[in-house]
Amino acid sequence: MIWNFTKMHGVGNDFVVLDGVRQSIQMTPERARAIAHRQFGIGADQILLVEEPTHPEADFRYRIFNADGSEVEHCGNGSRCFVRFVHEQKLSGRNPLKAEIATGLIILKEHEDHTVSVKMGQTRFTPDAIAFDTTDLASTQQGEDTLWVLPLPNHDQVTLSVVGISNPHVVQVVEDIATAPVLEQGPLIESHPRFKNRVNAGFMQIVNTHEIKLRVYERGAGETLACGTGACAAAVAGIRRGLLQSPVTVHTQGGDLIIDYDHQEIEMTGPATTVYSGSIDIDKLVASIPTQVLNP
Ligand SMILES: N[C@H](CCC[C@H](N)C(=O)O)C(=O)O
Repeated sequence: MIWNFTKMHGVGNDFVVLDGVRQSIQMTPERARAIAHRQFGIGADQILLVEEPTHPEADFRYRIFNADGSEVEHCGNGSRCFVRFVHEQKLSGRNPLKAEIATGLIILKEHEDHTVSVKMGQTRFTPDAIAFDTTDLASTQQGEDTLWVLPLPNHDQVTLSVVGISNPHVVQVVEDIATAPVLEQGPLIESHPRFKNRVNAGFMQIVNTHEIKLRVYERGAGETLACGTGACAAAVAGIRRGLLQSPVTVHTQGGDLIIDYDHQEIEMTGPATTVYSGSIDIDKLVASIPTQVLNP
C-alpha cells in the first residue's frame, strides 16, 4: 500500500506527517517503528497522523506515535507542524484550528511568518497526573512546586518537578546544560518502574528569569534536538518554583521556543518547517526490515 508523507520538523524535532483524511492509513506500532527507523526507514522522532475528528468541536484528530511505536497523548513541536501541514495540503483554511488529542482539544494559530502558537490544553502537577508512584519518596517544597527526590539505579539521586501536559514530564534543574547527565540519567528516569507509563525527562539550566537552556530525554524516542511539551513543562516548573517569570524563552539544541503561562493555560510559540514530501510502500518497507531490528 502506497502512503504519501511529508517530512517536517519543529526546531529540529523531526516528524513524518501522514494525511489520514484523504488516504486510508492503518497505523500499527510496527509500521511506526519501520517509518521512524533512521537507517532502514524514512527516519523521525515521531510519526504524526491527521484524521477526521471524533470530537464535535474539533476540526481534525491529531495522533502521535513515538519512534518506538508507542502512541502518546501530545507532541508540542508536532502540533505546530500539524497545523502547517493542514494549511499547506489545503485540508482546511481555518485559522486558528482546533485539534483533538488524546485528552481534549488544543487550539493552534499559524502566523504570517509561518510560526505557530498553540494553546496546550490541560496542565496538571500531581504525581497521579503522570502515573508516578511516589510511595515513601522524600519530597520538598520550592515556591508553589512540590519536588520529588528519586534515587536512580546508578545511585544518583534526582530532584524532580512533575508536569502533566497530557503527556508525562519530570524536570530537574542542572548547573550546566552542556555537561548535564542526559544520556546517563535520561534512560534510567524514562523507564523507571515508578513511572507506570514511562516519562519524558527534562534537564534545564536557568539562564535568567526569562530564559532557560533545555535538553530532554524523550519517552519512546531518546534525546531529541527539541521537545515542545518538554519546553512547556520546564518553563512552567521553573515559574512554579519561583525561578522564572513568563514569558520564557527556551533554548533547545534545535532552536528557540517561547512559552507564555498565566497560571491557567500554557501557550507555546515556535516555527514549523516542511523539508520534503514523498511516498512509500509501507508493506514493502516493513518486510524489508530484519525482525530483530523491527521488534527488538
Ligand atoms: N516523547 C513524547 C511525545 C513527543 C513529545 C515531543 N516531541 C514534543 O514536541 O512535545 C512522549 O512520549 O510523551
